[in-house]
Amino acid sequence: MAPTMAVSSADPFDLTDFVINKGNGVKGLSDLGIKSLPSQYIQPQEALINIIPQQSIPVIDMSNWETDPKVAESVCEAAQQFGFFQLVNHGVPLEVLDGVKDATHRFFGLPAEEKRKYSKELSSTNSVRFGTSFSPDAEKALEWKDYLSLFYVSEEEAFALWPNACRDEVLEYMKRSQILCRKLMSALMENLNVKEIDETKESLLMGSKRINLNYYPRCPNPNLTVGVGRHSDVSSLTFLLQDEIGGLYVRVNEGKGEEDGWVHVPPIEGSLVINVGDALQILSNGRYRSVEHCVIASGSKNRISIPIFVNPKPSDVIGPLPELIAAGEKPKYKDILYSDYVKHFFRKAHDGKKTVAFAEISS
Ligand SMILES: CC(C)(COP(=O)(O)OP(=O)(O)OC[C@H]1O[C@@H](n2cnc3c(N)ncnc32)[C@H](O)[C@@H]1OP(=O)(O)O)[C@@H](O)C(=O)NCCC(=O)NCCSC(=O)/C=C/c1ccc(O)cc1
Ligand SMILES: O=C(O)CCC(=O)C(=O)O
Ligand SMILES: [Fe+2]
Repeated sequence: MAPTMAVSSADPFDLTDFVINKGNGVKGLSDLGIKSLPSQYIQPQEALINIIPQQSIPVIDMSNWETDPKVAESVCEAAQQFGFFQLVNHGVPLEVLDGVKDATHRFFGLPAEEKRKYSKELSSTNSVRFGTSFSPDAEKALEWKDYLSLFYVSEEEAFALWPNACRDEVLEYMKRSQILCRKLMSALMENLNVKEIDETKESLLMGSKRINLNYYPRCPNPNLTVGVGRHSDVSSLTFLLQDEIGGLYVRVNEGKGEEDGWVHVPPIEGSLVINVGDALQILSNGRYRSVEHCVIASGSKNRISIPIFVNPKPSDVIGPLPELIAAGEKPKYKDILYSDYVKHFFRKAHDGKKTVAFAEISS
């Protein structure tokens, strides 16, 4: 059978079996050289986006973080206005970023049978999961993405369970981004008049971490599908490393009276994209905004991205911080168990910002 014929409607090729069960992923489909998008990936019209070319999200240079308070102010401003910004001169060395990107290519370059060992069905642990799309059982149309998701429990566990092909570089990247994470969280809290990150707040803001290695192979018709559908992250903050291909779009101007649409986040070598997630929106009682974003795959190149999701601990109860309520703010969100929130997110297809309704106090 010629590879280009593999997914024509006339033949018995079982796409779900090939992509999901056999662990070939969309990378396997793309590697077959298919010339048109299989119908399972065709997204409904409303999933496709209106792109605004002139606007962008802020780019913040952190060189003078220690000496110039305006840098921290720009971070807080961006987290309030856009929920998204890019950082340059953030202190995480370029070699570390390049190392984790190389490691990501190495992992996805493994044979399907190797990667499949980390699938939901075969993985010996819930902390390591290789998969494709987002939530294939719940989705009407699949997403053009494969991923490896690693929940960080401890260095020992990572040594024992994470794939050799990427483990060391991923751990190094997580370790080296920690100082940056602390700096940003302290500034964001100070701006809310939360003076100290004590043990409880440390847990709520950064008590657990998950890192995803995302692979978006070249797509035969990128305009009919999505790499990742529109969603907001459930994290407190996300630190996203993207390669030079591009394709991440962020929603701007929602409800602001200006043209509602999506702007591209252009790759900048050595930069990190930071975004506010739902947990920080809830903790800050809506002052910091988790904003919808999505990914369009490339028609000519394979793209990777590597988000670190910095989260509350699964066992934490999240709700508006007591300092904000004590200062007279009316709570917009109820207290909820973070793991319930995350489960709710993973059980449905991507659906924009609807996850947050799970925590809203209805007025
Ligand atoms: C509550 C969790 C998520 C589930 O634990 P569990 O109850 O032991 O159950 P499972 O591990 O079997 O997973 C429950 C469901 O979530 C799904 N899931 C479990 N991790 C995953 C997984 N990384 N990927 C995609 N399905 C998953 C999983 O497939 C399963 O679906 P289902 O069997 O249909 O109910 C637990 O892992 C937990 O508390 N984790 C710590 C907190 C945590 O990971 N927070 C997530 C921050 S991650 C984040 O912001 C992600 C954003 C994101 C944005 C866009 C994306 O495309 C992908 C990710
Ligand atoms: O690939 C990207 O640029 C973004 C991915 C993303 O939004 C996610 O994994 O949550
Ligand atoms: Fe995201």
